[in-house]
Amino acid sequence: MAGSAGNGAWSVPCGPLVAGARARLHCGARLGRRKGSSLLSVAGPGLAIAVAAVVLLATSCIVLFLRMRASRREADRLRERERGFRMALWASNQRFWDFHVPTGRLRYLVAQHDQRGIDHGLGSEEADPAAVIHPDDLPAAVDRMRRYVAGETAEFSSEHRVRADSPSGSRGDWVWIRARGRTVEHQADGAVLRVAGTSLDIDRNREVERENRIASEVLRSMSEAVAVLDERFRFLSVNPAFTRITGYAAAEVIGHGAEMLDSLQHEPARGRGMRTGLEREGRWSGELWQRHGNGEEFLCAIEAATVAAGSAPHGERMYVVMLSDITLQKRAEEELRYLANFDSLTNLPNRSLLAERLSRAIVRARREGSRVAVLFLDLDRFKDINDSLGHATGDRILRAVAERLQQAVGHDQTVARLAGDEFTVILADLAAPEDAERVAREIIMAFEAPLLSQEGQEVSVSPSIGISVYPDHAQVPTELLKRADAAMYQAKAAGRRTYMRYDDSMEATIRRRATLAGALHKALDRGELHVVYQPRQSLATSRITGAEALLRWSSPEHGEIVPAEFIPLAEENGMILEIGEWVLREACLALQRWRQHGLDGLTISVNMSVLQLLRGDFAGVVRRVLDDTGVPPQALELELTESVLMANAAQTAVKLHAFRELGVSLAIDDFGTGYSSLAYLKRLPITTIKIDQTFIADLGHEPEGAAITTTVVAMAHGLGLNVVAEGVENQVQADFLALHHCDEIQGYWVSRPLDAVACMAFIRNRQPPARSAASQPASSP
Ligand SMILES: Nc1nc2c(ncn2[C@@H]2O[C@@H]3COP(=O)(O)O[C@H]4[C@@H](O)[C@H](n5cnc6c(=O)[nH]c(N)nc65)O[C@@H]4COP(=O)(O)O[C@H]3[C@H]2O)c(=O)[nH]1
Repeated sequence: MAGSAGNGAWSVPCGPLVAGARARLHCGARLGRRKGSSLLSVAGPGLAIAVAAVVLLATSCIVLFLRMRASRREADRLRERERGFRMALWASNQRFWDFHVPTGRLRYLVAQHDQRGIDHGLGSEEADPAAVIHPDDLPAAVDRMRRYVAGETAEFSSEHRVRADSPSGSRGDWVWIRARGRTVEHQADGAVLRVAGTSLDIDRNREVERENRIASEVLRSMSEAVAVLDERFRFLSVNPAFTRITGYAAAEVIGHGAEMLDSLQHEPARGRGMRTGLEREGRWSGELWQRHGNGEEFLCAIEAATVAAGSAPHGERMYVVMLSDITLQKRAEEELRYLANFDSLTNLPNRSLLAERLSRAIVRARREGSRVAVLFLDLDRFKDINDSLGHATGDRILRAVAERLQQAVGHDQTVARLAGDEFTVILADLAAPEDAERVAREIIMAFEAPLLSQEGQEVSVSPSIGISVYPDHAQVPTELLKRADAAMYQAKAAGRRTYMRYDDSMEATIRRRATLAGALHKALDRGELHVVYQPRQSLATSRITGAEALLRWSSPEHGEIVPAEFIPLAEENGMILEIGEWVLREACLALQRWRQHGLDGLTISVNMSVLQLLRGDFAGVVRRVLDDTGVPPQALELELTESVLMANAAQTAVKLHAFRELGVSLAIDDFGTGYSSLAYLKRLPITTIKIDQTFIADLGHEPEGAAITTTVVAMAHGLGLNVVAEGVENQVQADFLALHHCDEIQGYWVSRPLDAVACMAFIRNRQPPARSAASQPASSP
């Protein structure tokens, strides 16, 4: 065991050397004596004695001289050897030690210097291993020596800490050494007497080794792939993450060129860009697609740097490349970008991307002096479709609408979905505003063919379109959108399935809508609402069969407001539920009063909004109102617009059956404007069909109106349904309807809507009928 701390003398290696020199000197002396005895044998006794004495003296002097010279030379040689030995020890940074097994003493061989620094050769110093070896390392070191002495190991070898040369030295109190040794002397019984060897200060090495170990541990545990490349971009080494990320084991890549990972997605020049960057700048970073061992491509963020030539083992240039797989991260980023910019239902741009594209189109139009049109589309009655068919079908329809819209305007124009059933089209680089109207017409035509929903059900939707144009109507995207929206509302008010170009008067309309929506909230409490009744007449008997309850709003601030204006507002804000119940109760109370005045056999019809049908328990409300007012259920008819009832027969039928079970009749209002077929109606518990007044208005002018009317009457009768014609305004229409066996008529020709008292008077006046209906004009206009 050894250390660098001790000072002391060492005798083991010099002994044999000194002994050898002495042996040679003795041998020289013996030779001299043999030469002297041959001279004495040839001289006389006196002379001979004198000569002999002289010779002896001379010989002695020579011998002495020779001895001294030999001894001096031997000493020089020894000094030289010792110096060489010391030099060798110094050069190898090793210390020599000698361990005496029986005593457990340790001796060090060290260079000796006096106070003036003069070198006095090698010396030895004895030490107690327990005093020089670090207490933590001592047991292991002792054990290693024990195992060596016992013959369990071929060599003694140990790494441990020993006291440093200088306790106050900057390297601290302890230094790491690596000691190696072998047996140099055995005892008589063959047991090991002495073990000697060298110790090497590895404190610095150990630090470097530790750093290397940490560095390689860091490399091993890194989640990024790290590869070291040689000057020709061939792999020298890779870490485990490299294998994980690229799918290549170290053995598969080492010695191969880095281009084996090059993706087919990039031009070769892109890969070369990294190399050029590295060669020129010493570092490169960027993103590259790489090819995985399994052939799949993955996106990598790459950081590469040149290792300074001095740091490389043989002075050649090397590169360290760090790759992280960012495919998922990129995908997530793209998804986020997609979510931020696109509508996930239709895959169309959303409001934010629309605003961005519109801004860009405006900037370009300003530069080029062209126009940009914004088409704001809203699907007619889509809310009803959605509510009646269910949201899943509604979503499918919206997807189909998106596709058809994009097809109609072409893929080079932006079609966006803003919300619900609101779509927007940007028509960039327009030469004239009329071009926008042409596109709007094409869109409306494109929706003439029904959309096919997934269940194979045909559903028709139509858009109402508002148009605004830059720079004619507004300069900025938000204003353009607002104005196109205003124009769209006007298109709806104008009867739907049409388009309108913005004009300044529309602003006033929008403001009025907002004002009315606010006022409507208070209208019921303030008693501004009232119900009027429009009588219905049988064509066969001319009797008044009943009346339809129609809501009116007389606002002190806004005057008379027609239902077409405020009912949609009430539906939008949900007030229709409260208002509808109030109308129902008013109508039933009116009918009950008429009945109390002897007018029997009458039916009162009340309009029911889709919200009332689908939300809450309207059947329960109806039952309560009937109970409260005493009106028999068969005297009540609920009218639903055709769009409410369309398509999803099963869902709607369940709801409607609840009313039929109460004994209440159900009528389809505005029949012919919607999407249903008569055959489909078979599935619904309907009792009456009301032909829309637009077809009645056509009677006498348009053959289409007559054809539709007669067909509807015939088919409805085939289904056992009662048919009422709405909006009958003249005798021609009444005659036509009578001729074609329509059951009842309603319209100005019979009577305008009247208040409850006037209506009762009207009915009483008309009962019992005196003449045939076809020749009886309306008594009140
Ligand atoms: N040109 C013309 N029009 C005629 C003629 N005869 C009647 N009308 C009008 O036609 C509409 C018939 O009502 P509707 O189809 O149920 O259509 C109604 C109905 O859908 C809705 N509505 C009215 N009151 C209520 C209500 O209490 N609840 C709900 N949910 N909707 C209502 O408002 C719509 C419009 O109602 P009104 O403005 O009262 O308009 C009424 C009526 O005044 C005629 O000979 N010629």
